[in-house]
Amino acid sequence: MNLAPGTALLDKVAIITGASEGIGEAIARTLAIDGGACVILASRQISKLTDLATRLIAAGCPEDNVLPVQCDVSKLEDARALFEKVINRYGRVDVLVNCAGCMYYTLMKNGQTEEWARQIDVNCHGVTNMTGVVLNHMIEHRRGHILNITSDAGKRGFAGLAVYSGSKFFIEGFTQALRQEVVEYGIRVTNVQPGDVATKLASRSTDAEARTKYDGSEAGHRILDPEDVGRTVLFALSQPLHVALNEILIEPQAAPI
Ligand SMILES: NC(=O)C1=CN([C@@H]2O[C@H](COP(=O)(O)OP(=O)(O)OC[C@H]3O[C@@H](n4cnc5c(N)ncnc54)[C@H](OP(=O)(O)O)[C@@H]3O)[C@@H](O)[C@H]2O)C=CC1
Ligand SMILES: CC(=O)[C@H](N)C(=O)O
Repeated sequence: MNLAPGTALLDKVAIITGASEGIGEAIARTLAIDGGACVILASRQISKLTDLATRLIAAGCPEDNVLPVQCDVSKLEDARALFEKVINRYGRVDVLVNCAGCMYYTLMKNGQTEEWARQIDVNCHGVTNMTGVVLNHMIEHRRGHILNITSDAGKRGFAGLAVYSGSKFFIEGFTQALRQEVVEYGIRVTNVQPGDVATKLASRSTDAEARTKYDGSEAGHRILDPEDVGRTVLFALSQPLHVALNEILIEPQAAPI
């Protein structure tokens, strides 16, 4: 591809959930700075989103191209309110990146039911809520790209991550079906499936037994940086309209599944 830096997504309006840190923050930065997109930064912690917006503007992103919005993706009313804000400000949505997610290492025998439920709420309901609120708009305009950050745990179940793996398998099945439903409207649906990425995701686990036994992300090999996923997302979103990158498995070279 022969695109000048900063123009691949010029004039595109992209919602990025989970943008307050980690992979979502890197995606937002890449789409805004390297892609030239208008980015809507969505997550629960509005102070982190406004801080990121300030940093993006300092890095050269036009002020009008960034909008931080507080949104808990597991709540349908929040997803609806986010969509309304974006339509009021920009009049359209071209791209939805579903990145918000949570993961807890836990052994099923330890019965951490609250963490099971939270993973399903955010990883599954979050994706259906957000997809649901943008879909009819994309259908009406016969354009759009929905990109989900799933995981290599959506391709094989990982011990210590039974509910998390199940939640990512859910997104994979959901996506395969959705893609068939929207093909006639010119809408593309991509799943980016990362292996271990250097973020705080795993550190939120409270089941020490499970993490000690199964978290291999600190095994000594080099894992991915969030920016590696950011570049991959920009690549997928920058393809010509007749090209669909439906799945991208991106893993540390040292740790294939
Ligand atoms: N790190 C890794 O190794 C891998 C991560 N992934 C996936 O990437 C995605 C991002 O993970 P990562 O960046 O590592 O994790 P982080 O914990 O660093 O970031 C998680 C992000 O999700 C947001 N979030 C959590 N719950 C909600 C919610 N209810 N509503 C809206 N936003 C929410 C958080 O923002 P806030 O707290 O402000 O709401 C934060 O921005 C997840 O879907 C994860 O499954 C996939 C493969 C590998
Ligand atoms: C299976 C994994 O641990 C992966 N790094 C993820 O966080 O999804």
